[in-house]
Amino acid sequence: MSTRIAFLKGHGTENDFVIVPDPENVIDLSPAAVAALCDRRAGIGGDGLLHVVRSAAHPEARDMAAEAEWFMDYRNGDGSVSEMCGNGVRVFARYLQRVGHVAEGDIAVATRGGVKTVHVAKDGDVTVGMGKARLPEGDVTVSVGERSWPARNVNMGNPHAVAFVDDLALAGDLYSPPPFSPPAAYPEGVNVEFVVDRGPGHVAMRVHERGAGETRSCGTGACAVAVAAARRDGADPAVTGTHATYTVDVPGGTLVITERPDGQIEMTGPAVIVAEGEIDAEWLENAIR
Ligand SMILES: N[C@@H](CCC[C@H](N)C(=O)O)C(=O)O
Repeated sequence: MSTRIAFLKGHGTENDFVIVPDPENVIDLSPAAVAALCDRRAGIGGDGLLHVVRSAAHPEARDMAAEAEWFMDYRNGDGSVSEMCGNGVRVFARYLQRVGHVAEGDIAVATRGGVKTVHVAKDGDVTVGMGKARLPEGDVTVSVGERSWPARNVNMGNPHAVAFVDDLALAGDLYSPPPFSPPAAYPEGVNVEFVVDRGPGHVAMRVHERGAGETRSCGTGACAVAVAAARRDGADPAVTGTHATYTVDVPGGTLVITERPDGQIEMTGPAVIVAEGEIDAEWLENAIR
């Protein structure tokens, strides 16, 4: 009988992830293996993969081990690496709490974007402290077909271009990454959010995620949208001295984002584990040949 690799499947506002627990970092998760696992027809299926590793066992996280026992080694569905995943880190914390690796309450999770604190209870929504946004200077444009829009460059650990549009349908089918300019704005590629207003402090978005395509949600994207909307609305907390809260509707649900006057951002939303099982290691080996 061939070796089995444990996995779980989870999602946050329908941004879905294959979860691979590997505390001692012994599983060879090459980009091809990640892409095979995330394949929705021939594999398990997911927008991305959460590789669950002890920080002390991962070269990229050893420095954070004193602060955070667990490292979210995040991979996009195409196998590429990303610095951060806002929905992923909430699902990651849900997993740790569910299997008893951590108690309910505030959990520190190491990510490539630094240590994040996630508040997780037995049931209900999960809140993550996302840290501060960076707003690189310079004009950015994104396009779909013949149409272009100015976009706000917002970095949430990973890169985002946020474009306010009149209608979310204008983003088209989003089968391919929306072109952007200037190329130097995003040397590593970008996640692109298209946003419409729904009311005061309330917006809706669609997203094309780098390394995954159009997804039903993006947590870092929703934070980038809230930050861009607050600047556009004259509600920058650093200027007003008060919190700015935005409800962000995504195709897969709703996220609530609050930015404080000190720039710290919190995101709240659901995080659900839906299944667990075993991967046939022989299938995986064949799939990546
Ligand atoms: N879905 C994520 C973001 C995942 C990474 C992104 N595709 C990138 O390449 O930066 C989220 O919830 O933040």
